[in-house]
Formats: sequence, C-alpha cells, structure tokens
Amino acid sequence: MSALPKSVHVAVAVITAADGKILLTRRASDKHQGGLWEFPGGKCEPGEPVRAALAREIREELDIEITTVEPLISIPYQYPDLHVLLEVFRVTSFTGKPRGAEGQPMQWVTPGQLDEIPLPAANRPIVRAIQLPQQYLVTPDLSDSRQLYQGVMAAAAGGSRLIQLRTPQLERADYLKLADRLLADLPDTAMLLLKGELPDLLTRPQAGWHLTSAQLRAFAGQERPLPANRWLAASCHDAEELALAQALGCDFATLSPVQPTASHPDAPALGLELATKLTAAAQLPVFWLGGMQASDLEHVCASGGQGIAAIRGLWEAELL
Ligand SMILES: Nc1nc2c([nH]c(=O)n2[C@@H]2O[C@H](COP(=O)(O)OP(=O)(O)OP(=O)(O)O)[C@@H](O)[C@H]2O)c(=O)[nH]1
Ligand SMILES: [Mg+2]
Repeated sequence: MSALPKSVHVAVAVITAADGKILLTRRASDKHQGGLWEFPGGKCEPGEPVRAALAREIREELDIEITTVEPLISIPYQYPDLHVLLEVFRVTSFTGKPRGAEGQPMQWVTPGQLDEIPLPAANRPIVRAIQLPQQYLVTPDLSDSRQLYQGVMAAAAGGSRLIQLRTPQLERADYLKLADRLLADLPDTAMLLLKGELPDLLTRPQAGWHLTSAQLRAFAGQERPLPANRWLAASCHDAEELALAQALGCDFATLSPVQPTASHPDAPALGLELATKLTAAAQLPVFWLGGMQASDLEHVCASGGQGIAAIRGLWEAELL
C-alpha cells in the first residue's frame, strides 16, 4: 500500500431529504477514520473541480445523480496523519434512490440525532452548520423591554431560530428579567443567546451564550465554559479571535464588521475579500455581521459563510 498523501481535498455531500433527514454512510473499517459514520463523498482527482468530484463520488458511492447543490461550509483540518480540506455542500435534490453501492451501511438521521453519532473529528463544525439557520438576529438597541419582548416573539413566530438578546441600554436586572420571560415563552424552535457573565448563564440552562471578544480572550486556554449541549458563540474581528473561538470549542462565530455599519461607524470594515479569507481558514461556522441584509445572504453563503447576522437588516421596519 502506498503512503497517504499529506493533504487531500475532499468533496462532501450533506444529502437532505424533504423531511429534513440527512444521509449518513459508514466508512469501511480499513480506511482512514474507519468504522465511523460520515457524510458521503471523497477525494478530488488532480485538476478535477470540486463540484464535479462531488457528483462523481456520489454517483459511485450511492448510485444517484445530484441536482440541487449549495455550498454549506469548508473546513481545513489537521489529523495526526493527514491534512484534509473538506468542502461541504448541501444536496437538496437528486434523481434515483440512494443505495450503498460499495456495500457500505446507510442511515437517515435528523439534525438533532447527529450529536449522538460517532463521526470523524473534522465533522463537528459540519454538524453545527447543519443545525444552524442562515440568519442570526441581533436585537436592536432599544430601551423598552416590552417592545423588545414583542419583537423577539414576533421574530420567532415568523420563523427566526437563532436570536441574540443584545440590549446595551437596559439595566442588568431588567435585561435578566426580559431574558427569563423570553426563555419561558419562546417556542422550542427558537434558540436565545444571552450576553453577560457565566453565573447568569449557569442558572439559565435553556440559554445559549454569546461571548464578547474580550470574554473570548479572557477564556483563552481554558475549558469550554458551557456543556456541549448548549450553544456557545463569540464575536470575532480577526484571524486570532476566530482561532480562539475555535480553541474554546465555540459552536459558531460572528465576524464583524464586514461592511461599514451605522451601529459602529468608527470601526474599520474588513471588506468582502478579507472576510472570505478569514472564513475559509476558520474551522467553525461564521456569520457575517456589519452592513448585512437579507439580500446579501446568497453572496455570503457562496463565499463560505454560514449566513448573516444583523441588527438593522433583519428586523421588521416598525421595530427600529
Ligand atoms: N467522505 C467523507 N470524508 C471525510 C469526512 N470527514 C472526514 O474527516 N473525511 C476524511 O476525508 C478523506 C477523504 O474521504 P474518502 O475516504 O471518502 O475518499 P474516497 O471516497 O475518495 O475514498 P477512496 O480513497 O477509498 O477512493 C478521508 O481521509 C476521510 O477520513 C466525511 O464526513 N465524509
Ligand atoms: Mg468516500
């Protein structure tokens, strides 16, 4: 057997059925990461475009033709014995009926079940990218708790699944009161991330936590401060902070400011080119923040981002 190459470029498919279930196959036990479940896919041949490799691998492994393909995330990952660049695509339609054409076992699982299944270590951010929506709402800077409560509830009723409660104008006690009302009343489909200090999070097990970049730096070198079943995110502004977020085990990051924004007029914007570069190097889903609107979503996803985080761009006009 020849030695493994040092770095491989891999096309990976998250094949999603109409009911939201995702197709996993099991790796043969004699292969790299053998015996674990995986998303189907395989290595690009020299000079082969990644989407062509994806179509070929899925044809070879599952005997189907993929038809609707969108970029999900790309992950550079160093295993002890191999460097991989996983380029992951979501496949939402195909022709034919998938079968393990190489004799490999198959199963369809819900996004939530992915947490329970042994996958290769590089796959954790893929699982997070699958579980996260493409829009991350950040509450507008209002001082009226009632208006904020109604706005968040309306957003959740309208389908928003990921919401950060950011209210610099509220006193701490009022903030926590509002947070508790929302945690009690929001539907299970919506996840609320709070800002603040660890003790407040430890007493609110349903909440996620969004760290400031200063908190992220203060936690450097420490253990993940929340258990794996709670959402942990961080505000990042450069490559160093993205690396810290990853090292701390954050589930995702925001990267800002991508474009100039009214809420932070003095912060120099990263620009699209640098945001794309930083996102490609990161090993976690990255929401772009700063001057982002719903109309930017397609470009952000095509550039490797998870989606957009926005204050002004995503809330109903009457809230602002
Ligand atoms: N297909 C796939 N590969 C993954 C995943 N996660 C992950 O780390 N990898 C790694 O990516 C590399 C390439 O995958 P592969 O073994 O499927 O390649 P292939 O289909 O071309 O296989 P072959 O070499 O037997 O022809 C392997 O080192 C594998 O461990 C995943 O979810 N799906
Ligand atoms: Mg394969």
